[in-house]
Amino acid sequence: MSLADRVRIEEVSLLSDDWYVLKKTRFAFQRSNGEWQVQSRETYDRGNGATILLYDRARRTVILTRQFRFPAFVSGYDDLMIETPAGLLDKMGPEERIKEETQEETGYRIGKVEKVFEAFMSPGSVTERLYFFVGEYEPKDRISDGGGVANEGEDIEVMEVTIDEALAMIPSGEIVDGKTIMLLQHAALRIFRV
Ligand SMILES: Nc1nc2c(ncn2[C@@H]2O[C@H](COP(=O)(O)OP(=O)(O)O[C@H]3O[C@H](CO)[C@@H](O)[C@H](O)[C@@H]3O)[C@@H](O)[C@H]2O)c(=O)[nH]1
Ligand SMILES: [Mg+2]
Repeated sequence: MSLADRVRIEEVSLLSDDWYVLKKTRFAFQRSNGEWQVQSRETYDRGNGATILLYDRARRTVILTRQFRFPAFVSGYDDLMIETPAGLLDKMGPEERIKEETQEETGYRIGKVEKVFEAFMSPGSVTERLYFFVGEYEPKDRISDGGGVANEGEDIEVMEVTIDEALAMIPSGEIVDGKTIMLLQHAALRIFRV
């Protein structure tokens, strides 16, 4: 039995479709005791995304980005956000997209990437499924400055830090982005011995 057998959509209303899409849906859900219950939920749909940790095993370094994130700022975070490179898929496959996004944001051209897991980052409200990758880089792979697309408002700084420095930035509060914490912890467990 599929979960679809326990969900009956009754009404979908579009609340906003300016940049991304916010909908409100009324549906009936069959509870675990078999009874049907009507509920209403808002869903924010920005499509799916991909993110990557670039690592140099020999030099024990990783590449991170730093940029202004307005939603974090309005939530009281008064600093630029340190993150793994990431982008929305825009109808492309996750692997192809993350390579392109890596080059755009960091200037590194990466040949081979490895998908390590997928995760919903805010499953109670945001529809996005995020694809997580890791990939090896070397200093010679940097073919441009990166920085993102300025006319889209991107102003991305590229950081190269050691894995130990990056991991220490989690308890210190310098890294507060979920996907970045997940990939650094993956790297500590599976890529580097720390
Ligand atoms: N005009 C306008 N532009 C927007 C808006 N929201 C985002 N943008 C722009 O849309 C572009 C999206 O850039 P990407 O690099 O593709 O996505 P991202 O914002 O880095 O998102 C990645 O990180 C997110 C946060 O961790 C992830 O949620 C997402 O999956 C993705 O991986 C950026 O230029 C951003 O400024 C908006 O409401 N209005
Ligand atoms: Mg991005």
